[in-house]
Amino acid sequence: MGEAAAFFVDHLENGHTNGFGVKSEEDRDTSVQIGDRSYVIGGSHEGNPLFLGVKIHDKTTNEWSIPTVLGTGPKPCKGYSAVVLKQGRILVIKKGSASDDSIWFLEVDSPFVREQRKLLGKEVVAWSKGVRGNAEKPIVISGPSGVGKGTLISMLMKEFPSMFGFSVSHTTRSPRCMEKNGVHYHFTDKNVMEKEINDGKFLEFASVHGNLYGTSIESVEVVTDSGKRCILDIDVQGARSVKASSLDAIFIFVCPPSMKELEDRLRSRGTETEEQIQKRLRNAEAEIKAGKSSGIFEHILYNDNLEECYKNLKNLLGINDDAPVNGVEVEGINLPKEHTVTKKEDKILIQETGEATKNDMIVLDLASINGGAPGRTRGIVLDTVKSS
Ligand SMILES: Nc1nc2c(ncn2[C@@H]2O[C@H](COP(=O)(O)OP(=O)(O)O)[C@@H](O)[C@H]2O)c(=O)[nH]1
Ligand SMILES: Nc1ncnc2c1ncn2[C@@H]1O[C@H](COP(=O)(O)OP(=O)(O)O)[C@@H](O)[C@H]1O
Repeated sequence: MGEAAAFFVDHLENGHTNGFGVKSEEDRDTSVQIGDRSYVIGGSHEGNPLFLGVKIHDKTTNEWSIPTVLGTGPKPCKGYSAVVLKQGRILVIKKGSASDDSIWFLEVDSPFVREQRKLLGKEVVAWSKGVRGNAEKPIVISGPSGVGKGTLISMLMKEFPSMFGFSVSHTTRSPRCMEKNGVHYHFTDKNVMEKEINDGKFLEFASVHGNLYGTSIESVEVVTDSGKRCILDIDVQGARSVKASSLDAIFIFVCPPSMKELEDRLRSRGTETEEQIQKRLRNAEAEIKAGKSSGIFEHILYNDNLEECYKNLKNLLGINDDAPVNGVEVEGINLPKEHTVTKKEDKILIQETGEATKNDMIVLDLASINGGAPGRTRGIVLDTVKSS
């Protein structure tokens, strides 16, 4: 809880002229203006009652358009407050929603949106849910086939089950005998995956050892929403794409002690045919070279002795023996159903209105946020400032 603070607040008017949009409960749409465009947030998306709609009105042409919406957006509710932030983002606060579902960001001109607009050749906006609590970065782990990535990730998830969650990739390769669909991978057909890639559902994808692999935006969102730190096991091409995105991850490359040891591990795993082993070994040389020299990876781990390598992994993730095995709980704060919203630098001040007003103010601090679409916006700080 914070102290009563002396905020010097710019009281901004309701309406559409200054980037603020606060409307009554009966009027479910909220509109914000950025440059020549109005973004109307409300109703449902293309008739789907489960998905909040976004429409764009261009003042210069007087035309309406419905953009392609990336990421999983909020479900419709009874009204929204919206505030324009820097970097082409709109903060959307859902009225009367649970505290873990009330803070959202609609990215309309962020670097990710601009890149996707170019890539998909159409108008694009992207949702990113605001997640409270410590903003631990997602972890990208790459390395040649057989080096021990999966083994190290399993050890981490077993020791800290509530702290880490695995981003389940999509792949067109066939399942190995112990692999479960939806747990190790989402096993999928090439044409289905290609269509989903074209629909903008993937954060990254790459052709690896002759098959298509990719991380869907949803697979990262699911882990982040559960309050866990997301681990991605992806190849160097995928790591390069993630590095260029706004996911803001930590990048680790795992090296084998020698090519001979790598070959032995691949063979003793016994999951590939001889032809597949040869292909993986050929690709390994190039991957190791790229892993060491591309500048993508901040950390190179040598997996010689497994226990030692695991210890080094925990060290670089800042996990010591005192780390809470089950993560840190974030105190719940419910946002008032009826409220006004004011912006003061990085702080958003949410003041309850209506008969039951207690004059307490909720301060939403955006100073420490990171991440963003694709995926979640992490590190939101909410504090209640008591009226004196
Ligand atoms: N780019 C990308 N690579 C992935 C993804 N999922 C897995 N990979 C990589 O694909 C490669 C082959 O994975 P897999 O077939 O499970 O074989 P393994 O590495 O020998 O266990 C590995 O380098 C993985 O890191 C993904 O979603 N995207
Ligand atoms: N440090 C290590 N020493 C010996 N064997 C290892 C070591 N790390 C992993 N392995 C074994 O090597 C094989 C490949 O490991 P795996 O985790 O499947 O690799 P990857 O996910 O990188 O393809 C597995 O059989 C695993 O038990």
